[in-house]
Amino acid sequence: MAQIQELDHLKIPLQDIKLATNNFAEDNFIGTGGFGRVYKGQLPNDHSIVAIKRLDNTITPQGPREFALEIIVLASYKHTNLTSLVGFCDDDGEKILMYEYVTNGSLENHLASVNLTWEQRLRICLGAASGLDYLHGGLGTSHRAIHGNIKSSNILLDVNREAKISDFGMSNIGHMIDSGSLGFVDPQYKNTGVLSKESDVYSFGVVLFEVLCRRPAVMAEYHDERKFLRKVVKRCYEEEKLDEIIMDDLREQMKPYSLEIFSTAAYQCLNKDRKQRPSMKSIVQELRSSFEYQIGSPTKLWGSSTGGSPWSLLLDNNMKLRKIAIDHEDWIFSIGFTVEDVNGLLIFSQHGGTGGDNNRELYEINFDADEEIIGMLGTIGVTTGYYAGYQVISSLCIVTNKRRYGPFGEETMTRFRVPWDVGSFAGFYGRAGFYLDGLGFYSKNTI
Ligand SMILES: Nc1ncnc2c1ncn2[C@@H]1O[C@H](COP(=O)(O)OP(=O)(O)OP(=O)(O)O)[C@@H](O)[C@H]1O
Repeated sequence: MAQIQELDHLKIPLQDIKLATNNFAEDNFIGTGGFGRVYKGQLPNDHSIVAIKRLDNTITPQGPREFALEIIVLASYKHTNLTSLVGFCDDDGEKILMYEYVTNGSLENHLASVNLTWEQRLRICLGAASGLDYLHGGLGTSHRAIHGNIKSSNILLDVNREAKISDFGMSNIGHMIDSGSLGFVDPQYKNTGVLSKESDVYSFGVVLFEVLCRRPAVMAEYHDERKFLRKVVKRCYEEEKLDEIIMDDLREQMKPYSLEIFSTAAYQCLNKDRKQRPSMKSIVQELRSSFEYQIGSPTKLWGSSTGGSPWSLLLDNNMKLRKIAIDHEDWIFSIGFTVEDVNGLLIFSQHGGTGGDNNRELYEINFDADEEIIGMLGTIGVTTGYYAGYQVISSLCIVTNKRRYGPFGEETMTRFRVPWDVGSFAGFYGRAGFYLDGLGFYSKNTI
């Protein structure tokens, strides 16, 4: 009961809600969803603008205690990319939820906009993915939540076009009747009736393709394959004809790796087998790579532009590269980075594999606090042995303002060299699988 009393600060008297909405006046009505009508309101005490969701009693049959317990859970989720619950009301047979008002409408309304650039689209997707990743595990194992109804109308955009996921936790409050979710629903849910985190991942994959293809998941006006985006996408992706469904002007803005990373991640979400779908954590990483590649200023890619999968590490001014670990023998197998973020947290990422070799050597470069990368030299080679015939980075040498590290690996005749001015190195990108297939660098000079 103590927990329920802790909720007192969130309780809003019905009288205040009526004042805020002018007694649920049509002028303040925003729209109807699967749980009831939503109104815009201004609270009488602090004049803040809120969204007021007046739940339909027939689909929210919970008693006051159950309802209050759900509110405790909903109120505990706090993240920049979730719409915060700011209050609730359970008076006179009314059940009402009150959220921060998100000014810019839903992503669904912006999908077709020609003004929404690829970079902005990526930023929105990355934000929404971070919000969903948080719901899936951000509060620890005891607080894992499934959204259960991910779709573009449940991703709201604030004044800065920052994504805010709304309607989370509603599947615990009542049974939703919602035809608007058609086109996003996990096929495994239709078969089993069981929702899981992977169901959210599937639905999020559909949203990613909506953003990429600038069209909604379902277009009722079509009576063929085009009606359902997921069907068109499946065919075009498998036939490598994504250009058919990406508008030319958006396509022209995209850097090739940004599109490749984005579409690969989105397609993996749509896997029929739940176990094969990526976690939201890995989608966040992939979207970040896609975004970084889009906004960064990549130099030429050295090595293979087709082997392995693309990866990226773009350092902003608040991040410091602490360590590089290079695993090599005749060529470079993998490269690992330890980056310190603004809070002093160390983040590790590694790209590449073992090349199937057990005689490899690991070299770690630990940078001093005032040490900066100012250049890089390397060579490109072709693998031999069991995994023969692949073009890879065969040797690498890293130059800082203090010293030169390497060469690591075996130097060949095909050389590359990237010099920077002090302070202009901004990160790495590349391709990796069994080996470090390709390597490129970001420079601050041209950002
Ligand atoms: N916090 C909010 N701020 C601003 N507008 C909101 C907010 N929450 C919901 N809305 C708007 O209110 C309308 C109804 O939203 P609601 O979430 O109830 O339904 P929905 O997203 O269309 O469907 P579902 O109930 O299946 O999620 C939509 O136009 C939505 O954009």
